[in-house]
Amino acid sequence: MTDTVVELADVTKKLGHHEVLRGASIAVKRATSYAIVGANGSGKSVLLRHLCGLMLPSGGTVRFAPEFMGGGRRFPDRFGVMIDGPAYVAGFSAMKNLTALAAIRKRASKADCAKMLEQLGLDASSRKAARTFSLGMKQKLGLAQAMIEQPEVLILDEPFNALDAESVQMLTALLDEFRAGGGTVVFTSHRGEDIDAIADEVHELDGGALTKA
Ligand SMILES: Nc1ncnc2c1ncn2[C@@H]1O[C@H](COP(=O)(O)OP(=O)(O)OP(=O)(O)O)[C@@H](O)[C@H]1O
Repeated sequence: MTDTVVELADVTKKLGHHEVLRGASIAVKRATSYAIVGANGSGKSVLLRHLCGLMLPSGGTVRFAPEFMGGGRRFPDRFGVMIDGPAYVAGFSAMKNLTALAAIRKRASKADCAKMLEQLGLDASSRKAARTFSLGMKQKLGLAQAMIEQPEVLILDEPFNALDAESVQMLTALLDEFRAGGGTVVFTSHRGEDIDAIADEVHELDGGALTKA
């Protein structure tokens, strides 16, 4: 698995009576960006959950490169994840949300948190509660949470959602820089221009299986 970060082989996933994934295979390589496309409800978020260990397959295999596992881990280390929109503490400010998260593993300082927020266009000194944020601001907070610990792999569900044109450019540049530095990105999008801007490979999910476009 030398340059492979995570590999799904013939994965099936049954949720209720519905077989959402049916023979899905993909080898995600280092320093590469992947767009996962497909119709609403085709299973993109479910696929992303398998790619970061948040869901286990009903059949087939999911293998992570050994350096991300070990130490009795159930989830791979060094993955930054945002799936199904941002999740945050509604009563906390952006800074308090990010510092509370960073305090768990102590991989990022307060200064890192402030820098990350400013980089994404959020005011680190604002005391405004996240519940009052616009959709775009909430999205930026979710992205900051995914990126704050300097992960090696980013798993992002619709990262460009709710972002204005300037913010789309900012995120595109950020993700390009991340990949140029050896990072791996797997993201979903319904917007052709975002896919063209950052995807090295496009994989389409249809009928529960992936086809490289
Ligand atoms: N926890 C769950 N339990 C039961 N069914 C689920 C669960 N999670 C997802 N599903 C079902 O799996 C299917 C795929 O959902 P998923 O959210 O992965 O689609 P998607 O491709 O990301 O859609 P969209 O483009 O609308 O975001 C849907 O039919 C959904 O109802």
